[in-house]
Amino acid sequence: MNKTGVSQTETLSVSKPDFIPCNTLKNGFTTPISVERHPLNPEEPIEFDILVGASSLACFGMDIGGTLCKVVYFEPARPSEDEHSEATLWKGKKTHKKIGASGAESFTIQNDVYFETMSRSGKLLDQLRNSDQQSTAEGGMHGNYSLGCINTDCIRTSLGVANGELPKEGEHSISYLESNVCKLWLSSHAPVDLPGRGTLHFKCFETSRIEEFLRLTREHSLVSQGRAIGATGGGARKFFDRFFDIAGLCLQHYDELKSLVRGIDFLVRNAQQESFERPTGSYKAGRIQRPWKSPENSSDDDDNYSCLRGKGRQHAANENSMKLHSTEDAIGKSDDGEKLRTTAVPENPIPKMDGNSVLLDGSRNLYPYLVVNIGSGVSILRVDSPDKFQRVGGTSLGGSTFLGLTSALTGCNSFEEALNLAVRGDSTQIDMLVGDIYGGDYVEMGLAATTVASSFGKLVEPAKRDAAMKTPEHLAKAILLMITNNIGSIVMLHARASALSPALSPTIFANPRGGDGRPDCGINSGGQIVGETFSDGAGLTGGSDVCAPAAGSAPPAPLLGDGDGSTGKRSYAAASASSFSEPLSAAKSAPLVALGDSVPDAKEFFSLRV
Ligand SMILES: Nc1ncnc2c1ncn2[C@@H]1O[C@H](COP(=O)(O)OP(=O)(O)O)[C@@H](O)[C@H]1O
Ligand SMILES: CC(C)(COP(=O)(O)O)[C@@H](O)C(=O)NCCC(=O)O
Repeated sequence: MNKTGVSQTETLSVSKPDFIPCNTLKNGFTTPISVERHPLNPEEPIEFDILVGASSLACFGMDIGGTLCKVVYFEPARPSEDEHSEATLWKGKKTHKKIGASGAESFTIQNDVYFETMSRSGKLLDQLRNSDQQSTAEGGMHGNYSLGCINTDCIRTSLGVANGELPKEGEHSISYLESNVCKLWLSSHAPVDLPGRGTLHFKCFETSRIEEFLRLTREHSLVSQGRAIGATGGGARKFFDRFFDIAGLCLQHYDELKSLVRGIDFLVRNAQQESFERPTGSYKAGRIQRPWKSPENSSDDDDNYSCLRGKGRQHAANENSMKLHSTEDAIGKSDDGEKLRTTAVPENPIPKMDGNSVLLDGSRNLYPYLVVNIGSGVSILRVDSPDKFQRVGGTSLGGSTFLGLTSALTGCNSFEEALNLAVRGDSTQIDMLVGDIYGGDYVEMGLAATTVASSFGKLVEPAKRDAAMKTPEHLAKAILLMITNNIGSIVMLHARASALSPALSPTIFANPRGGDGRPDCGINSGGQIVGETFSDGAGLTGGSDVCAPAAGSAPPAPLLGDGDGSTGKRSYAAASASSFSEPLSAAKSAPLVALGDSVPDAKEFFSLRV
């Protein structure tokens, strides 16, 4: 028997569904949060309508990657007392209603999608304990699926803030929840409040703890059993059986790279303020942020944009930002005490700029472009249209290479620690530079003395190796530089192969929002875009995503980022076949060295998911 008094065998006495490797459920049912294609229009605000029709329980999606498991859930606004008595139905017609001892209501919807609405008046854990799980099993299975829902009250309670009445002490394991669920989350974005709609939450934990997550999920009924949860990433396939065996949950698998491309497309079309561009010229010139604009929609405020070039653009950008009503989002506190971001619909998508940001003209054609998704490993995709892309390459030297190598060499215990080490490091103590070999620039080949000739090359000397082992910060910095250089080089080659561009400026672009911990917009989890990842974030998609325009798209592609690629600050990198005209050799080394030379940038570069 579990803590709810329902026998586990009883609740799991349903047949395990088959893995469904497609975007449509067996019965043709699709999750309600879906993205309509909209014409590219920079004036169009974020399409909040995607959330219309969400159930009265939170919608729940996951990206189960090789390293991090990103979780996004949407908690609809609480219904008023009136609404509360009439359970919110999402789709279909109520054909059966059952009210359990707890007041939890269960419905079977005409289209056979089982639905359940929990009372939200408090006494949450009582409800969980008494909820009619047998009914859940009956309604939720037998070949039917419903959108995965998570009881966010429970999560919130577990986070230490009860909404409504606290459960009676000792009755249920609030302390257990606090000490376990809380600890599970590795990090978290501030929730995003969509006024009148609800709140989006972004969490993540280490994929290696997936079984722990599943046990907690089951023990505390965080997600109703028998539900299908939209999930992407390799883990959605690998752990398909474990989800069912441990937690009684069905995963509806969505391809991660398809989801990623879809998410980027969503951002570009619906959240221009989430598209960024790296300026040509020195990486030290500061971050450049410009909402991407399609050519057909660029005329109206081109002047507006062009006046933002050169001196005074910052002023103009700030002036523009004054026109927004709450575009610089109101930051408040959510019930669970986390910083809450209220996302208002801007009158004008131009965001307020921070000190280093400038706004560029954005009359560009987006396609084709490259996406470089830096997760555990790195995938490079060529995107030709919203519906057409191919994986053109990748590299095994990715985000987890940085983390794994740094941990092994320095003994650090977390990603944050690794980055903090790198911030303080000097990679020239570790790397062999062109200058170490040539005594200066290798002018004929366009190689500057400061270009890394051989990563970790100095450690061939035993004395230097011994010294290096005592300076973990130098090691961390050299690892970061090596990996980002490598990614940049490979990206440039792919961009060149795809773009046939004579000159290329791979530009690593990270965390355009400046690490303020605000979440990304356009989270794409379980193939369903629910708002702001994965990074990471929903995006929850990959850690850092790199975009570069491919063939024939002369101008830089937008950088699509959330600050998190789902962590407090998901970061994105961009390699753009822009208007650079440097010799290839220079183009090759400059931006790569630049990334590593600018530790904050490098840090942001790898600041991924929640
Ligand atoms: N808090 C964190 N813990 C671990 N890795 C993190 C964290 N924040 C960012 N990262 C970086 O993100 C990478 C994982 O990126 P992600 O896109 O989630 O990959 P995957 O989907 O394969 O798990 C890690 O290898 C690491 O470099
Ligand atoms: C296998 C993956 C698609 C998984 O994605 P991830 O979880 O790393 O985001 C990715 O790690 C990858 O593309 N690795 C590089 C494989 C290669 O050498 O091309």
